[in-house]
Amino acid sequence: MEIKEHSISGVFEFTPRVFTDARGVFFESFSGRELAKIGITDEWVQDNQSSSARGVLRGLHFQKPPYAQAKMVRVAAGRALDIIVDIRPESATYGQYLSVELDDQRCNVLYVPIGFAHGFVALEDDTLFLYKCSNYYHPGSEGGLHWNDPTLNINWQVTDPNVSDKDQVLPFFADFKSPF
Ligand SMILES: Cc1cn([C@H]2C[C@H](O)[C@@H](COP(=O)(O)OP(=O)(O)O[C@H]3O[C@@H](C)C(=O)[C@@H](O)[C@H]3O)O2)c(=O)[nH]c1=O
Repeated sequence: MEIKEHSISGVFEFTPRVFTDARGVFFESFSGRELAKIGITDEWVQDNQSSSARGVLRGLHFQKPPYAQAKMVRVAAGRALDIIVDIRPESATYGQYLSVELDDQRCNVLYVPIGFAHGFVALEDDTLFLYKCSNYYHPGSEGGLHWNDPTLNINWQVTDPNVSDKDQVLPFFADFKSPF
């Protein structure tokens, strides 16, 4: 498993060794041992799965403390552009975003620590997005940022994405007070 630390502190990308043989493909999609080697010891309590058509954009979401979630995100089928925004007020990269393409060929996994808003856009039809969360869903603690925020200025690489009504009314960064 290859482990890469990204330019925003605490963010890691894992690329597993993918074994292909006459039957198909095998890889380890999660290894607590590999995470522990770099000091990641979150307890993963919930797995989520969504399927999206090309151009569907979900985000930017987070849960507020004490229900905040770290996430391990990956794509099991298709391709997605994953976006995370650093909303840790004490961070040197507060307000900056990182984009990472996730796909079903490299099978790469992004570790998103607590203190980030998270979203993605599906780059192919039937993109199957899987993620582990370190805390349970708590609807009353949901927070978010507008995907098309002028300050964040995110390059989503897709024109006219398909965004839910709920996500279209998320707040803008200029009016945002981080709960972290
Ligand atoms: C997130 C979530 C939603 N739901 C329900 C609520 C709602 O009726 C339905 C769809 O929810 P949403 O529209 O919020 O789904 P979605 O927009 O896919 O939300 C997800 O977006 C990505 C970017 C994330 O990072 C996730 O943490 C999560 O916020 O599923 C759960 O039951 N459990 C959950 O953990």
